Amino acid sequence: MTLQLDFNVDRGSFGLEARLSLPSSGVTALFGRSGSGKTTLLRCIAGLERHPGHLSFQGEEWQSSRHCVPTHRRPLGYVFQEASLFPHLRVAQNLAYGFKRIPHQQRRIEWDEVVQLLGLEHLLARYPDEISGGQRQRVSLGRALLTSPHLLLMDEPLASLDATSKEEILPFLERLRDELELPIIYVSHSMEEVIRLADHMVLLDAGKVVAQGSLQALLTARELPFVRTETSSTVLDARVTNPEAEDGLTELEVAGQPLLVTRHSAPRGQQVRVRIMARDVGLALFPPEGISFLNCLRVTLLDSQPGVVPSQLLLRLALGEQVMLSRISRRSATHLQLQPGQTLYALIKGAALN
Ligand SMILES: Nc1ncnc2c1ncn2[C@@H]1O[C@H](COP(=O)(O)OP(=O)(O)OP(=O)(O)O)[C@@H](O)[C@H]1O
Repeated sequence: MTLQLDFNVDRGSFGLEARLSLPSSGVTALFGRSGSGKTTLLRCIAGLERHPGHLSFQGEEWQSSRHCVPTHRRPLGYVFQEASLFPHLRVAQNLAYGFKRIPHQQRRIEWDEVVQLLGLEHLLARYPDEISGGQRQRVSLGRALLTSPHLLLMDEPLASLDATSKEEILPFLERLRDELELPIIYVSHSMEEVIRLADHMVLLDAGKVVAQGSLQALLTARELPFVRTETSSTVLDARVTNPEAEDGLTELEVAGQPLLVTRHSAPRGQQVRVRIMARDVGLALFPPEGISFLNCLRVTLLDSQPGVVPSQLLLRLALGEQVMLSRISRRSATHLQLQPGQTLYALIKGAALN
């Protein structure tokens, strides 16, 4: 565990109690509704707010009852909701702002790497008011990365962008996650973003940590609200076995079984994540023939619980070590006489997966 924290914030009407050990790699999402304390926790980690507590990062103490390392001495990058670029400086000069202050021997990320990773080549000579909101946010991210942080904190970096700009920037964030060995703490109240980006999740509610763990574990946990939403889904870890399968498909492997999805750009052998919506998963007692579903995965029924509406059930299915969800009608479950422990065949449309 890389980041150990224990904070107690008392603002009278709002209190935050957080004791966490966060992992040393990947993206950890701080998720929760508005006012649950996500930004407060992030600011405590950055040292932008001082509250009683303890914080250490990779064995180095950043805050204790005796001392507090000031923000500018913590090796972290911070990306805010709104890009805060210097309006009178060109993009290249904005990027150079932090970069120049980091001595050569301490640089972990090089200029060209950041410019290429974030697709900034053609923007370098422009001023901030000559580029779009999404592009400005990419420059902010580039500027944070060029300070060679050991930890990147992002506070709803897409919140001020429209849907098109969000879609434009998300692939860059995915590349950042996949290509840099940099732990990221990502604040969001958008489940779509969390599902695209996060490996781990901390769920906050009214200043309390309700749950924490891998994204898949939290999305499929019986006791958490995620399984009972219209868009309940899971994210499976898969590996590309044939990037260019016939008919414009890509073949993946999940728990030793093939899974066909819409054509993916990832190369053979790469680990990828596949989101499967509970409502897209049907069930059969035997592998069926003569149907249009491309995917038929052998699974074991773990348990069932009431769905979002009385006519439906939400089932949890084991696929090797992973768990996926299926939402079916109560009538189908009765008809199939489903029992925990039973082997079933999960039917998923290839067209539903990308
Ligand atoms: N500087 C401040 N002084 C007093 N109260 C504050 C301050 N900043 C935030 N709060 C309050 O603390 C609580 C937690 O705020 P915080 O911004 O951490 O929540 P959040 O989960 O990040 O919300 P959002 O998703 O809306 O950004 C809220 O009730 C908020 O009104």
